[in-house]
Amino acid sequence: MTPPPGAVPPVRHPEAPAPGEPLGTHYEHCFGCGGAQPHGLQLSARAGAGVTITAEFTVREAHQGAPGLAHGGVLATALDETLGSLHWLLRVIAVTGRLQTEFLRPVPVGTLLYLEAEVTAVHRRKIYCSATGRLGGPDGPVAVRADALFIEVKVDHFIDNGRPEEIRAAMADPDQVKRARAFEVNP
Ligand SMILES: CCCCCCCC(=O)SCCNC(=O)CCNC(=O)[C@H](O)C(C)(C)COP(=O)(O)OP(=O)(O)OC[C@H]1O[C@@H](n2cnc3c(N)ncnc32)[C@H](O)[C@@H]1OP(=O)(O)O
Repeated sequence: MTPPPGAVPPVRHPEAPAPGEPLGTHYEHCFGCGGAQPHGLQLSARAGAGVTITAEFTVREAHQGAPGLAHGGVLATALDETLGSLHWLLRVIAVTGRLQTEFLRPVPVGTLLYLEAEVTAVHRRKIYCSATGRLGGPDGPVAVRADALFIEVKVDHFIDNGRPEEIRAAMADPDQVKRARAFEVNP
């Protein structure tokens, strides 16, 4: 998870969404951010300054692991989704190669988890990034954090590996923007 010698700082793409701009869902069936997933996280992310993102997700009953508490895997999903959204700012397609999570405090149902993520370094196709999730808002205590390594891929990664039904449906979407977003950022 430590960037190797020769890694460089990330460069924000000149056409990246402006700081404060909501990113919207990249794919409506995404478990992390899609509106068509009733039990999904429905996480909403916004572009930040530089190569940073903020996001919010409210823990619901469907997300429990222990009574009244969020499942750790759901919290890891929230971190993964927020980290994945960073690639909108680099304008590259990338998938999670490694995700190392730390769970510091339990997260009760009903909690708003406020997430912040940043790309720290880039080395060839490898993108190093980290994220934190705070209870209640930007000033709340840190409950979860993650370091991650994303690997840049071509769009063929999804087209070649995704189940044909969903690939066909996404490609047939009459909304050109939705069609592009389904593939240009990882589902
Ligand atoms: C807005 C969007 C939000 C979305 C959030 C959700 C994001 C996700 O969850 S994506 C889904 C989960 N991830 C996946 O399914 C990925 C599955 N893995 C794969 O497809 C492949 O292993 C893949 C593409 C990551 C790498 O394969 P490949 O393209 O052959 O890479 P390869 O040539 O071996 O490696 C490239 C470099 O990355 C490194 N690397 C690759 N995988 C890893 C890994 N897991 N850990 C560490 N390093 C790795 C290699 O060492 C190599 O480094 P170097 O350039 O220094 O030699």
